[in-house]
Amino acid sequence: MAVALVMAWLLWCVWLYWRARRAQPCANRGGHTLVAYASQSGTAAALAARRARQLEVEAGEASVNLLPLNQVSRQTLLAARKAVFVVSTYGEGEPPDNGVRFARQFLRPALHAGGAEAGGQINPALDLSHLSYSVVALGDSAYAQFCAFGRRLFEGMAAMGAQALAPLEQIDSGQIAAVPDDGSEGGEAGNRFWTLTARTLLNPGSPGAPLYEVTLSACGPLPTWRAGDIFVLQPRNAPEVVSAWLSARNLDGDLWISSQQSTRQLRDWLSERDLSTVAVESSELLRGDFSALPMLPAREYSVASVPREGNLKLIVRQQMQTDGGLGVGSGWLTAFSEPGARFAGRLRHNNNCHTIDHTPPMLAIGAGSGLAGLRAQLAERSGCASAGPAWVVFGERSETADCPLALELDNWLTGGVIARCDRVFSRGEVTGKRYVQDVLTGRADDVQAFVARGADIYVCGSRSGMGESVHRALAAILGEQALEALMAEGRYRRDLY
Ligand SMILES: Cc1cc2nc3c(=O)[nH]c(=O)nc-3n(C[C@H](O)[C@H](O)[C@H](O)COP(=O)(O)O)c2cc1C
Repeated sequence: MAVALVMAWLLWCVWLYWRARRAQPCANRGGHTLVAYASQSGTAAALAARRARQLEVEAGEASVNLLPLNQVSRQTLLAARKAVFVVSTYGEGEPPDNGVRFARQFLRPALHAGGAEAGGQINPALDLSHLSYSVVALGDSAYAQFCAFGRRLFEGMAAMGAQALAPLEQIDSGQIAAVPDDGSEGGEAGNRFWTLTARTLLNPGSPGAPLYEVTLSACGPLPTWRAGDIFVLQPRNAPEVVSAWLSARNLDGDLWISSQQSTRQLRDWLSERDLSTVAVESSELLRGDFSALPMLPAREYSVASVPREGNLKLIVRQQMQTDGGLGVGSGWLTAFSEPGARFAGRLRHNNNCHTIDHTPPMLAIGAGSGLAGLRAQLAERSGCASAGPAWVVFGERSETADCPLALELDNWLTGGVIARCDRVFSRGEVTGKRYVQDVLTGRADDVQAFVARGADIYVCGSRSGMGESVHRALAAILGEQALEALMAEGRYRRDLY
C-alpha cells in the first residue's frame, strides 16, 4: 500500500513538472532567433537575409527564423529568445505593406493601451519580458518622418517588456551598400555593366514630361530576375555619367576627374559649384577609380521586362530638377547617353511584388511610368500557359498623346493575355476626364466578383499621385479588413514610389 502511495505521489510530481514546463514559453528553454523584416521594395528584406546568414554562420546560431513581419505571430514572439528587426518606413511614417498587420495587431495595442504612453507598464495582452531585441530602421532623411516605423517598433517592443540589446540603429537609404544575392529572400544580383541598346520615346507630343522605354543588354550573361524586381542604376560607377552630368551643367568634368587635388579640395570645388549633393567620400577618386565611391545616389526603377525577352527594359520618365537640369539617373538614361553607352547597375529582388502563381486572375492597376511594373507582370504571364485572365486598368494624361505601348497592350488583349483593358486619361479630351480609381469605383461589382474569383491585385506607379487613391477606392469596395487580409496573404501587392 505504502509503495503504491509513493508511486502515485511520484507520478503526481512528474505530471506537475511536465505541466509547468509546458506552460513556460519556449524561449525560457532556449528558443530560436527571429529575424523579421518589413520592406516595400526589398532593401530591408535583403539586409535582413544578410543579417540572418551572419547570425547563422558567424555567431553559430543554429535556428534563425527569417520572416516578413506580418508573418510574426504571438507564438513566434513567445517562442523566440532574441529578435532582430530590419524595417523600412513608407508613406508618411507608415509601415511597409508587409508590416501593416503586425503594427495593428501588436504595436497599436502596446503603445496605446498599456505601454510607453501609459507610464511604461507592460501591455497585459503580450508579455515579452523573456525576449531581447534590436531594431535596424531604414529610411530616407529627406522625409519628415525619418525612420518613423522603426522608431515605433522599437518603442512598441519595449512597451511589451522586451529588452533592447542595442539602441535603435537608423540607416539613411543613400548609405546602404549593395547586398549580395543568394537567391533567397531579398538580395541583389551583383553589380555589372549594361549597354544601352535602344531608347524609344513613348509619348511624343505629350503635355507631360517625356516617357521613354529604355532597353539595356547585359555585358556578360544575363542575370535572372522576376516581374516586380527593381533595377538599381549606379551612377557612381560610371565616369561617363559624372562627366556628362557635369558638362550638362557647363562644368568641366575632365578637370574634376583628372584633378590631382585632395579630397577636401575636391569637396570645396564641388560645393563652390553648388554640387554639394555630390559626396566625395574617398581619395579613390584621385586615382580615377569610381567603383568604390558613393558619389551620386543610386536611382531605382521597376523592371519592365522578363529575362525570357533577352534584355532588361525600363520605362523612365525624364525628371526635371529645380535648376532646370535633368535628373541624374533619368538624364543619363534618356538624354546624356547614346546607344552603346555602358554603365553599372544591379537588380534587387523584391519578393513582395512577385507573383508566385499566375494561375489566378490578376487586376493590374497603374499609371504613368507604373506601366513598367504592369508590363513585366504581363510579359511573365504571356510565358505561362495556365495564366488566369488579367484585367488592366491604366491611367495617363492626354488621350491623344499618351498611349504608351498601345500596340503591345492591344496585342496582349487580342492574344488573351489581357482579358480586359481600361485605359483612362486625366485630361480625357475625347472620352472625358477619368482616373484609375474612377474605373474601380464605377465597376465596383466587377472588382468584387473578380477578387471573389481569387484575383490578385497588383498596383504600380506613384504613391501620392495614384496609389493612395486606388487604396481608398479598393478599401471602399472590398472593405478595409478584407483589403488588409489580401495584403497579408500577398494577394494585394504594391510597387509604389
Ligand atoms: C513612397 C515612399 C515613401 C517613403 N516614406 C518615408 C518616410 O516617411 N520616412 C522615411 O524615413 N523614409 C521613407 N521612405 C524611404 C524608404 O524607407 C527607404 O527608401 C528605404 O530604404 C526603403 O526600403 P525597402 O526597399 O526595404 O522598402 C519612403 C520611400 C518611398 C518610395
